[in-house]
Amino acid sequence: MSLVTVHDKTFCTYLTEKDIQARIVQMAEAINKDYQGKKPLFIGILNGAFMFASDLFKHLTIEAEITFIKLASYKGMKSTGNVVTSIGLDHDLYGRDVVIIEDIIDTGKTLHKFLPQLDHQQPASLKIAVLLHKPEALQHPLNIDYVGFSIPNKFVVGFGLDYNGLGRNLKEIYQLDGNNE
Ligand SMILES: O=P(O)(O)OC[C@H]1O[C@H](OP(=O)(O)OP(=O)(O)O)[C@H](O)[C@@H]1O
Ligand SMILES: Nc1nc2[nH]cnc2c(=O)[nH]1
Repeated sequence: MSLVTVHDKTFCTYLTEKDIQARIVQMAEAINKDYQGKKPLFIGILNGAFMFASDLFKHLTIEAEITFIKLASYKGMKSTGNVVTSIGLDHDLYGRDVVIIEDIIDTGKTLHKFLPQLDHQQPASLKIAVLLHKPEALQHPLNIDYVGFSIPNKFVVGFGLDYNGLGRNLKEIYQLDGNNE
């Protein structure tokens, strides 16, 4: 197990690069199977999902499009509850098969606030693919179709996820060390 320091906090390895990549391949295989013969539109939620979206997309063998939107609500380790959209959607979703790509679902507030906006455009289907899910933290019921890892309710960094802007470039996922919460 290795430790990293990001700003004032110490984090320890939770998921290795190998674990993450192997799981992403399995998720892509499930999506390839479910969307055979369709041309889904993937919507990555920036910033955190950029790395997961990129790796997942590389393993898709179906015809697929991808776009990104930018939503944010976290300051430090806490959700502000205020989901701000700073880059909006540039595609018409009417009649499309849509798959949201998220790095993490924690309280569920971000998607709870955003999904009705997508539903309003009447996509043919709307599914969610998320790398990390914290079931104990969820405050809003969400149907999550593809989950990489269900994880404990501890703050994580790495593989796209930041602590106050830093740590996104780490190849592994690290969990807040119990001693400095
Ligand atoms: O389920 P929730 O409690 O709403 O948390 C999940 C959201 O938190 C993170 O975004 P953040 O607001 O940190 O922005 P970022 O992706 O730019 O880091 C993450 O990328 C999700 O979008
Ligand atoms: N970096 C990071 N961002 C989050 N957004 C929601 N939960 C988390 C988390 O555990 N880590």
